[in-house]
Amino acid sequence: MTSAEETAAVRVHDLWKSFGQQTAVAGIELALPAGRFIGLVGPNGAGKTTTLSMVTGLLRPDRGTVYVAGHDVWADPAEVKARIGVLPEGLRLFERLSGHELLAYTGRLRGLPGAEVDKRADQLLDVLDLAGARNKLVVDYSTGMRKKIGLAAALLHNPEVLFLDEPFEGVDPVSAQTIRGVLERYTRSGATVVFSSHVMELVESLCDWVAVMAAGRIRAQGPLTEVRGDATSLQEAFLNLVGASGKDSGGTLDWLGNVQAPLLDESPRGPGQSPETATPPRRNDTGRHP
Ligand SMILES: Nc1ncnc2c1ncn2[C@@H]1O[C@H](COP(=O)(O)OP(=O)(O)OP(=O)(O)O)[C@@H](O)[C@H]1O
Repeated sequence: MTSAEETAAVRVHDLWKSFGQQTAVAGIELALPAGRFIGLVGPNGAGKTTTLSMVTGLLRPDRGTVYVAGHDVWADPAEVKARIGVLPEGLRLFERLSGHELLAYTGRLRGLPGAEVDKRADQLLDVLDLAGARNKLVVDYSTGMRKKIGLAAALLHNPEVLFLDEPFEGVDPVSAQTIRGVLERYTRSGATVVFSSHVMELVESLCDWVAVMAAGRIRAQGPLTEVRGDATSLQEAFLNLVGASGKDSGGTLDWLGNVQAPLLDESPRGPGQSPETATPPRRNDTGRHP
């Protein structure tokens, strides 16, 4: 292990993953510093989830190495998993447990003493505004409540590095603020948060370090101010980096909007011919009814 691998919370070298013909991650290099609030941003299909899955030991890379907290994820998975917390995309929870039971179970799996698990679970439920739902079954939780209990489970063992895939998706502004407060407090203590998001304003307001990903490659990484450069916002810098200036759909969607009359099918219909099986309507050039 080199000294660089010791200081970085996450170090990725030449990481590749393909699904059939589709290359999802194309030989990326990442060095994410410890103690930072790090945002992994990129458009749909950029490869963020695939990257986070490989970095957290959930998906085996085709090639490359990943070190987290100084340990090789794929050579030494138990060491790494003891040091990280993960809130993955499409999180599956034990639905028939209550929120408190889920945390108690997770804590015991992590090897924490029962009394400590109870103390931490109660505090997390309280801070995340879930105390009133502590005995409710997880199956009856809302989307935002599921994110919060997933976050509590990921934090329970006080991991060195926390990975969150779209943690604010489906979360209302009040809950988002709560989650934010918990994460800020956590990073202030020296821990590292790595989270993926499409929401640039959020990344800009939360993160001090960002990695921009597009088409399976890292386009930029570094302190937020460096990546933003001369752009007025991270959003603008991001659009410049990924080369997406917004497509002009004016020519192809000329039927959209400016509704005057409904487009009706006036072709003759034989007896018993239902609307579903009728001949498709003929359109004039504008797609509107003449
Ligand atoms: N299990 C899979 N099987 C086949 N293709 C996959 C699979 N997982 C991801 N991909 C493909 O890999 C590419 C990267 O997907 P990924 O989910 O990592 O992107 P993402 O940046 O997380 O996107 P989003 O922000 O939309 O969630 C996409 O083209 C996707 O279709």
